[in-house]
Amino acid sequence: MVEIDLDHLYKKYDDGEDYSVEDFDLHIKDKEFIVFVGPSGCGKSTTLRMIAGLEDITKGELKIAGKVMNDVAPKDRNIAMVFQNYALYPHMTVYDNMAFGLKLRHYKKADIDARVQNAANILGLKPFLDRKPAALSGGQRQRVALGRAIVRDAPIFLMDEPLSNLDAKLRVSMRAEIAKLHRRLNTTTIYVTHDQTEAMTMADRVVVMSVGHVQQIGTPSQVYENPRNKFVAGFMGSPSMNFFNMTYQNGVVSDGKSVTLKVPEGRAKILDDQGYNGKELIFGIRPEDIHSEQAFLDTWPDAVIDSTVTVSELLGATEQLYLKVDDTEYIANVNARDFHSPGDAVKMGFDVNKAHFFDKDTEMAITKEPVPLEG
Ligand SMILES: Nc1ncnc2c1ncn2[C@@H]1O[C@H](COP(=O)(O)OP(=O)(O)OP(=O)(O)O)[C@@H](O)[C@H]1O
Repeated sequence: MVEIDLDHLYKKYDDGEDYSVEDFDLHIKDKEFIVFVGPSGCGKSTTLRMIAGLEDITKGELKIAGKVMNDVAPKDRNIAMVFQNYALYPHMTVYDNMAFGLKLRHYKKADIDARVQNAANILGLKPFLDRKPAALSGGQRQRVALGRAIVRDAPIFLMDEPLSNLDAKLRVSMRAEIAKLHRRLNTTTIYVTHDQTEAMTMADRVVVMSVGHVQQIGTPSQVYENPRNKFVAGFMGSPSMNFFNMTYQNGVVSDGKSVTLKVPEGRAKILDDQGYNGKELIFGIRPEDIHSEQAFLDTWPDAVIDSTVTVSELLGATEQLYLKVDDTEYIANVNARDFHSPGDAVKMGFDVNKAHFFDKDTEMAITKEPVPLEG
Protein backbone atom coordinates (compact mmCIF):
# COMPACT_ATOMS: atom_id res chain seq x y z
CA MET A 1 0.00 0.00 0.00
CA VAL A 2 1.55 3.29 -1.05
CA GLU A 3 -0.60 6.24 -0.17
CA ILE A 4 0.75 9.74 -0.39
CA ASP A 5 -0.49 12.58 1.77
CA LEU A 6 0.18 16.19 0.88
CA ASP A 7 -0.87 17.84 4.09
CA HIS A 8 -1.33 21.59 3.54
CA LEU A 9 1.93 22.01 1.61
CA TYR A 10 3.38 25.48 0.99
CA LYS A 11 6.43 26.50 -1.00
CA LYS A 12 8.16 29.86 -1.04
CA TYR A 13 11.42 30.11 -3.00
CA ASP A 14 14.20 32.09 -1.33
CA ASP A 15 13.96 34.85 -3.93
CA GLY A 16 10.17 34.71 -4.23
CA GLU A 17 7.85 37.28 -2.67
CA ASP A 18 4.76 35.10 -2.73
CA TYR A 19 4.16 31.45 -2.20
CA SER A 20 4.61 29.48 -5.43
CA VAL A 21 2.40 26.77 -3.94
CA GLU A 22 -0.15 27.53 -1.25
CA ASP A 23 -2.10 25.13 0.95
CA PHE A 24 -1.91 22.10 -1.34
CA ASP A 25 -3.93 19.42 0.43
CA LEU A 26 -4.45 16.02 -1.16
CA HIS A 27 -4.69 12.37 -0.21
CA ILE A 28 -3.48 10.09 -3.00
CA LYS A 29 -4.72 6.53 -2.89
CA ASP A 30 -2.65 3.42 -3.49
CA LYS A 31 -2.24 2.72 -7.24
CA GLU A 32 -3.97 5.94 -8.20
CA PHE A 33 -3.03 7.86 -11.37
CA ILE A 34 -3.17 11.53 -10.37
CA VAL A 35 -2.62 14.34 -12.87
CA PHE A 36 -1.64 17.88 -11.81
CA VAL A 37 -2.83 20.17 -14.60
CA GLY A 38 -2.74 23.93 -15.06
CA PRO A 39 -1.13 26.70 -17.08
CA SER A 40 2.59 27.44 -17.03
CA GLY A 41 3.83 28.75 -13.68
CA CYS A 42 0.90 27.50 -11.58
CA GLY A 43 3.14 25.42 -9.30
CA LYS A 44 2.71 21.89 -10.68
CA SER A 45 6.42 21.10 -11.01
CA THR A 46 7.22 22.74 -7.69
CA THR A 47 4.72 20.44 -5.97
CA LEU A 48 6.09 17.39 -7.76
CA ARG A 49 9.65 18.35 -6.85
CA MET A 50 8.67 18.71 -3.18
CA ILE A 51 7.33 15.15 -3.30
CA ALA A 52 10.54 13.93 -4.96
CA GLY A 53 12.65 15.76 -2.38
CA LEU A 54 14.27 18.02 -4.98
CA GLU A 55 12.81 21.11 -3.29
CA ASP A 56 12.43 21.82 0.41
CA ILE A 57 8.91 22.06 1.80
CA THR A 58 8.36 25.51 3.33
CA LYS A 59 5.35 24.52 5.41
CA GLY A 60 3.14 21.43 5.75
CA GLU A 61 3.85 17.71 5.80
CA LEU A 62 4.50 15.15 3.11
CA LYS A 63 3.71 11.59 4.11
CA ILE A 64 4.39 8.45 2.11
CA ALA A 65 2.75 5.30 3.45
CA GLY A 66 1.97 7.23 6.62
CA LYS A 67 5.58 8.25 7.27
CA VAL A 68 6.61 11.93 7.30
CA MET A 69 9.15 12.41 4.50
CA ASN A 70 9.95 16.16 4.68
CA ASP A 71 13.55 15.57 5.73
CA VAL A 72 14.19 12.25 3.97
CA ALA A 73 16.81 12.44 1.18
CA PRO A 74 15.46 11.98 -2.38
CA LYS A 75 17.35 8.71 -2.87
CA ASP A 76 15.69 7.24 0.20
CA ARG A 77 12.12 8.07 -0.84
CA ASN A 78 11.79 5.06 -3.15
CA ILE A 79 10.42 7.18 -5.96
CA ALA A 80 11.18 6.90 -9.69
CA MET A 81 10.98 10.10 -11.72
CA VAL A 82 10.60 10.68 -15.46
CA PHE A 83 11.50 14.13 -16.77
CA GLN A 84 10.45 16.13 -19.81
CA ASN A 85 13.98 16.15 -21.28
CA TYR A 86 14.46 12.36 -20.70
CA ALA A 87 17.80 13.01 -18.88
CA LEU A 88 19.51 10.09 -20.65
CA TYR A 89 23.28 9.68 -20.62
CA PRO A 90 24.34 10.21 -24.25
CA HIS A 91 27.52 8.12 -24.04
CA MET A 92 25.74 5.05 -22.64
CA THR A 93 23.74 2.43 -24.52
CA VAL A 94 20.02 1.99 -23.89
CA TYR A 95 20.87 -1.04 -21.75
CA ASP A 96 23.36 0.87 -19.63
CA ASN A 97 21.05 3.87 -19.29
CA MET A 98 18.44 1.59 -17.77
CA ALA A 99 20.97 -0.38 -15.69
CA PHE A 100 22.90 2.62 -14.34
CA GLY A 101 20.69 3.48 -11.36
CA LEU A 102 20.63 -0.16 -10.28
CA LYS A 103 24.44 -0.44 -10.52
CA LEU A 104 24.76 2.62 -8.29
CA ARG A 105 22.51 0.91 -5.79
CA HIS A 106 24.74 -2.22 -5.95
CA TYR A 107 22.16 -4.59 -7.41
CA LYS A 108 23.57 -7.97 -8.50
CA LYS A 109 24.42 -8.32 -12.19
CA ALA A 110 21.88 -11.09 -12.84
CA ASP A 111 19.16 -9.10 -11.10
CA ILE A 112 20.00 -6.00 -13.15
CA ASP A 113 19.89 -8.02 -16.35
CA ALA A 114 16.51 -9.56 -15.50
CA ARG A 115 15.03 -6.15 -14.69
CA VAL A 116 16.40 -4.44 -17.80
CA GLN A 117 15.23 -7.28 -20.06
CA ASN A 118 11.78 -7.20 -18.46
CA ALA A 119 11.43 -3.41 -18.90
CA ALA A 120 12.75 -3.63 -22.49
CA ASN A 121 10.15 -6.29 -23.15
CA ILE A 122 7.28 -4.24 -21.75
CA LEU A 123 8.34 -1.14 -23.69
CA GLY A 124 9.33 -2.81 -26.98
CA LEU A 125 12.95 -1.70 -26.57
CA LYS A 126 14.65 -5.09 -27.07
CA PRO A 127 15.94 -4.32 -30.58
CA PHE A 128 17.55 -1.08 -29.36
CA LEU A 129 19.42 -2.16 -26.22
CA ASP A 130 22.86 -1.67 -27.80
CA ARG A 131 22.10 1.72 -29.34
CA LYS A 132 23.03 5.08 -27.90
CA PRO A 133 20.26 7.68 -27.32
CA ALA A 134 21.35 9.76 -30.35
CA ALA A 135 20.33 6.86 -32.60
CA LEU A 136 16.78 6.73 -31.23
CA SER A 137 13.61 8.60 -32.11
CA GLY A 138 12.00 10.94 -29.57
CA GLY A 139 9.40 8.34 -28.65
CA GLN A 140 12.04 5.64 -28.19
CA ARG A 141 14.09 7.94 -25.96
CA GLN A 142 11.05 8.66 -23.85
CA ARG A 143 10.50 4.91 -23.54
CA VAL A 144 14.06 4.48 -22.27
CA ALA A 145 13.35 7.14 -19.66
CA LEU A 146 10.24 5.19 -18.66
CA GLY A 147 12.31 1.98 -18.65
CA ARG A 148 14.71 3.52 -16.21
CA ALA A 149 11.78 4.16 -13.88
CA ILE A 150 10.36 0.66 -14.38
CA VAL A 151 13.59 -1.22 -13.53
CA ARG A 152 13.66 0.45 -10.15
CA ASP A 153 10.42 -1.31 -9.29
CA ALA A 154 9.63 1.76 -7.18
CA PRO A 155 6.12 1.97 -5.80
CA ILE A 156 5.77 5.62 -6.88
CA PHE A 157 6.28 7.20 -10.30
CA LEU A 158 6.51 10.95 -10.72
CA MET A 159 6.33 12.23 -14.29
CA ASP A 160 6.95 15.86 -15.22
CA GLU A 161 5.58 16.70 -18.68
CA PRO A 162 7.11 13.49 -20.10
CA LEU A 163 5.49 13.88 -23.52
CA SER A 164 5.94 17.56 -24.24
CA ASN A 165 8.97 17.10 -26.51
CA LEU A 166 7.16 14.69 -28.81
CA ASP A 167 5.15 15.56 -31.90
CA ALA A 168 1.36 15.56 -31.66
CA LYS A 169 0.82 12.08 -33.09
CA LEU A 170 3.48 10.43 -30.97
CA ARG A 171 2.10 12.17 -27.90
CA VAL A 172 -1.24 10.52 -28.47
CA SER A 173 0.26 7.04 -28.81
CA MET A 174 2.64 7.46 -25.84
CA ARG A 175 -0.31 8.72 -23.81
CA ALA A 176 -2.04 5.41 -24.38
CA GLU A 177 1.19 3.50 -23.66
CA ILE A 178 1.67 5.20 -20.31
CA ALA A 179 -1.95 4.52 -19.38
CA LYS A 180 -1.47 0.85 -20.35
CA LEU A 181 1.77 0.72 -18.39
CA HIS A 182 -0.01 2.05 -15.33
CA ARG A 183 -2.70 -0.61 -15.61
CA ARG A 184 0.01 -3.26 -15.88
CA LEU A 185 2.31 -2.06 -13.09
CA ASN A 186 -0.28 -0.44 -10.83
CA THR A 187 2.26 2.02 -9.53
CA THR A 188 0.95 5.07 -7.68
CA THR A 189 1.63 7.78 -10.26
CA ILE A 190 1.65 11.57 -10.23
CA TYR A 191 1.81 13.08 -13.68
CA VAL A 192 2.29 16.79 -14.39
CA THR A 193 1.05 18.43 -17.58
CA HIS A 194 -0.31 21.70 -18.91
CA ASP A 195 -2.30 19.75 -21.50
CA GLN A 196 -5.91 19.31 -20.43
CA THR A 197 -6.44 16.52 -22.96
CA GLU A 198 -3.70 14.44 -21.31
CA ALA A 199 -5.30 15.12 -17.95
CA MET A 200 -8.78 14.19 -19.15
CA THR A 201 -7.68 10.99 -20.88
CA MET A 202 -5.12 9.58 -18.43
CA ALA A 203 -6.14 10.53 -14.91
CA ASP A 204 -8.08 8.64 -12.28
CA ARG A 205 -8.33 12.07 -10.66
CA VAL A 206 -7.10 15.46 -11.78
CA VAL A 207 -5.91 18.34 -9.64
CA VAL A 208 -6.55 21.59 -11.52
CA MET A 209 -4.17 24.37 -10.43
CA SER A 210 -3.86 28.08 -11.04
CA VAL A 211 -1.35 30.57 -9.59
CA GLY A 212 -0.17 28.32 -6.78
CA HIS A 213 -3.64 27.24 -5.71
CA VAL A 214 -5.60 24.05 -6.16
CA GLN A 215 -8.81 25.02 -7.95
CA GLN A 216 -10.55 21.65 -8.01
CA ILE A 217 -9.85 17.95 -7.45
CA GLY A 218 -11.99 15.22 -9.00
CA THR A 219 -12.37 12.62 -11.69
CA PRO A 220 -12.08 13.99 -15.23
CA SER A 221 -15.85 13.83 -15.63
CA GLN A 222 -16.50 15.52 -12.28
CA VAL A 223 -14.37 18.54 -13.15
CA TYR A 224 -15.69 18.65 -16.72
CA GLU A 225 -19.36 18.32 -15.84
CA ASN A 226 -19.31 20.30 -12.60
CA PRO A 227 -16.53 22.87 -12.71
CA ARG A 228 -16.23 24.66 -9.41
CA ASN A 229 -15.40 28.03 -10.94
CA LYS A 230 -14.92 29.84 -14.23
CA PHE A 231 -11.19 29.03 -14.35
CA VAL A 232 -11.76 25.27 -14.22
CA ALA A 233 -14.67 25.55 -16.65
CA GLY A 234 -12.54 27.42 -19.18
CA PHE A 235 -9.37 25.36 -18.73
CA MET A 236 -10.84 21.87 -19.02
CA GLY A 237 -12.28 21.14 -22.45
CA SER A 238 -11.14 21.86 -25.98
CA PRO A 239 -12.28 24.12 -27.54
CA SER A 240 -12.96 26.02 -24.33
CA MET A 241 -16.32 26.80 -22.85
CA ASN A 242 -17.92 29.99 -24.29
CA PHE A 243 -18.60 32.76 -21.78
CA PHE A 244 -21.10 35.60 -22.09
CA ASN A 245 -21.62 38.50 -19.68
CA MET A 246 -25.36 38.53 -19.07
CA THR A 247 -28.05 39.86 -16.78
CA TYR A 248 -30.60 37.48 -15.32
CA GLN A 249 -34.16 38.64 -14.87
CA ASN A 250 -37.39 36.70 -14.37
CA GLY A 251 -36.30 33.44 -15.97
CA VAL A 252 -34.37 35.00 -18.85
CA VAL A 253 -30.68 35.81 -19.36
CA SER A 254 -29.76 38.60 -21.74
CA ASP A 255 -26.61 40.43 -22.81
CA GLY A 256 -28.66 43.55 -23.50
CA LYS A 257 -28.15 43.10 -27.26
CA SER A 258 -29.13 40.14 -29.43
CA VAL A 259 -28.51 37.30 -26.99
CA THR A 260 -31.62 36.51 -24.98
CA LEU A 261 -32.23 32.99 -23.68
CA LYS A 262 -34.99 31.48 -21.61
CA VAL A 263 -33.64 29.63 -18.60
CA PRO A 264 -35.43 26.32 -17.87
CA GLU A 265 -37.45 26.35 -14.65
CA GLY A 266 -35.17 24.23 -12.50
CA ARG A 267 -32.12 26.32 -13.33
CA ALA A 268 -34.09 29.57 -12.95
CA LYS A 269 -35.19 28.50 -9.46
CA ILE A 270 -31.57 28.07 -8.39
CA LEU A 271 -30.75 31.57 -9.66
CA ASP A 272 -33.85 33.02 -7.96
CA ASP A 273 -33.19 31.22 -4.67
CA GLN A 274 -29.64 32.54 -4.57
CA GLY A 275 -30.69 36.13 -5.14
CA TYR A 276 -29.51 36.59 -8.71
CA ASN A 277 -32.75 38.10 -10.05
CA GLY A 278 -31.86 41.43 -11.66
CA LYS A 279 -28.12 40.77 -11.35
CA GLU A 280 -25.25 40.39 -13.78
CA LEU A 281 -23.63 36.98 -14.03
CA ILE A 282 -21.40 34.99 -16.35
CA PHE A 283 -23.15 32.50 -18.60
CA GLY A 284 -21.03 29.58 -19.82
CA ILE A 285 -21.85 27.01 -22.46
CA ARG A 286 -19.67 24.33 -24.05
CA PRO A 287 -19.36 24.20 -27.86
CA GLU A 288 -21.04 20.78 -27.96
CA ASP A 289 -24.12 22.16 -26.21
CA ILE A 290 -24.91 24.57 -29.04
CA HIS A 291 -26.90 23.01 -31.89
CA SER A 292 -27.93 23.80 -35.42
CA GLU A 293 -30.37 20.93 -36.10
CA GLN A 294 -33.87 22.06 -36.95
CA ALA A 295 -35.41 19.64 -34.46
CA PHE A 296 -33.52 21.29 -31.60
CA LEU A 297 -34.43 24.80 -32.77
CA ASP A 298 -38.10 23.78 -32.97
CA THR A 299 -38.08 22.26 -29.47
CA TRP A 300 -36.41 25.22 -27.74
CA PRO A 301 -37.48 28.32 -29.76
CA ASP A 302 -36.73 30.59 -26.78
CA ALA A 303 -33.04 29.71 -26.83
CA VAL A 304 -32.19 30.39 -30.49
CA ILE A 305 -29.65 33.04 -31.44
CA ASP A 306 -29.26 34.51 -34.93
CA SER A 307 -25.54 34.40 -35.71
CA THR A 308 -23.07 34.66 -38.56
CA VAL A 309 -20.49 31.98 -39.39
CA THR A 310 -16.97 33.45 -39.51
CA VAL A 311 -14.96 30.23 -39.90
CA SER A 312 -16.05 26.66 -40.46
CA GLU A 313 -13.73 23.70 -39.88
CA LEU A 314 -14.79 20.24 -40.95
CA LEU A 315 -13.36 17.76 -38.42
CA GLY A 316 -14.90 14.60 -39.88
CA ALA A 317 -18.02 13.64 -37.96
CA THR A 318 -18.36 17.12 -36.51
CA GLU A 319 -17.93 20.64 -37.75
CA GLN A 320 -16.38 23.35 -35.62
CA LEU A 321 -18.13 26.65 -36.23
CA TYR A 322 -16.72 30.03 -35.23
CA LEU A 323 -19.71 32.31 -34.88
CA LYS A 324 -20.45 35.92 -34.23
CA VAL A 325 -23.45 37.68 -32.74
CA ASP A 326 -23.07 41.48 -32.50
CA ASP A 327 -19.44 41.76 -31.32
CA THR A 328 -19.43 38.52 -29.37
CA GLU A 329 -17.62 35.51 -30.82
CA TYR A 330 -18.28 31.94 -29.79
CA ILE A 331 -17.62 28.39 -30.95
CA ALA A 332 -20.06 25.55 -31.60
CA ASN A 333 -19.42 21.91 -32.47
CA VAL A 334 -22.21 20.69 -34.67
CA ASN A 335 -23.05 17.70 -36.77
CA ALA A 336 -21.04 17.82 -39.99
CA ARG A 337 -24.07 16.90 -42.06
CA ASP A 338 -25.33 20.49 -41.82
CA PHE A 339 -22.29 21.94 -43.55
CA HIS A 340 -21.88 25.72 -43.24
CA SER A 341 -19.75 28.31 -45.02
CA PRO A 342 -18.22 31.57 -43.76
CA GLY A 343 -20.73 34.42 -44.08
CA ASP A 344 -23.75 32.13 -43.65
CA ALA A 345 -26.51 33.50 -41.45
CA VAL A 346 -27.47 30.71 -39.07
CA LYS A 347 -29.82 30.07 -36.20
CA MET A 348 -28.04 28.42 -33.27
CA GLY A 349 -29.90 26.68 -30.45
CA PHE A 350 -28.37 26.94 -26.96
CA ASP A 351 -29.03 24.00 -24.66
CA VAL A 352 -29.48 26.15 -21.58
CA ASN A 353 -30.13 23.05 -19.45
CA LYS A 354 -26.45 22.19 -19.90
CA ALA A 355 -25.25 25.76 -19.35
CA HIS A 356 -23.14 26.90 -16.39
CA PHE A 357 -23.66 30.11 -14.43
CA PHE A 358 -20.90 31.90 -12.55
CA ASP A 359 -20.94 34.78 -10.10
CA LYS A 360 -19.62 37.90 -11.84
CA ASP A 361 -17.33 38.88 -8.94
CA THR A 362 -16.17 35.63 -7.34
CA GLU A 363 -16.41 33.62 -10.60
CA MET A 364 -17.63 30.65 -8.52
CA ALA A 365 -20.24 28.34 -10.08
CA ILE A 366 -23.82 29.13 -9.10
CA THR A 367 -25.30 25.76 -8.22
CA LYS A 368 -27.85 24.39 -5.77
CA GLU A 369 -25.08 23.38 -3.34
CA PRO A 370 -21.56 24.82 -3.67
CA VAL A 371 -19.32 22.47 -5.70
CA PRO A 372 -16.76 21.05 -3.21
CA LEU A 373 -13.05 21.60 -3.75
CA GLU A 374 -12.60 17.85 -3.84
CA GLY A 375 -14.94 15.17 -5.19
N1 LIG B 1 13.98 27.76 -8.51
C1 LIG B 1 13.05 28.72 -8.44
N2 LIG B 1 13.32 29.91 -7.83
C2 LIG B 1 12.39 30.86 -7.75
N3 LIG B 1 11.13 30.78 -8.26
C3 LIG B 1 10.82 29.62 -8.89
C4 LIG B 1 11.75 28.54 -9.03
N4 LIG B 1 11.14 27.53 -9.70
C5 LIG B 1 9.89 27.96 -9.98
N5 LIG B 1 9.68 29.19 -9.48
C6 LIG B 1 8.44 29.98 -9.57
O1 LIG B 1 7.41 29.25 -8.94
C7 LIG B 1 6.19 29.33 -9.66
C8 LIG B 1 5.71 27.94 -10.02
O2 LIG B 1 6.62 27.34 -10.94
P1 LIG B 1 6.49 25.85 -11.43
O3 LIG B 1 7.68 25.53 -12.27
O4 LIG B 1 6.20 24.97 -10.28
O5 LIG B 1 5.19 25.94 -12.33
P2 LIG B 1 4.61 24.90 -13.39
O6 LIG B 1 3.16 24.94 -13.19
O7 LIG B 1 5.28 23.60 -13.24
O8 LIG B 1 5.00 25.61 -14.74
P3 LIG B 1 5.61 24.98 -16.09
O9 LIG B 1 4.51 24.20 -16.72
O10 LIG B 1 5.99 26.20 -16.86
O11 LIG B 1 6.79 24.15 -15.65
C9 LIG B 1 6.49 30.22 -10.86
O12 LIG B 1 6.06 31.52 -10.58
C10 LIG B 1 7.99 30.15 -10.99
O13 LIG B 1 8.48 31.33 -11.55
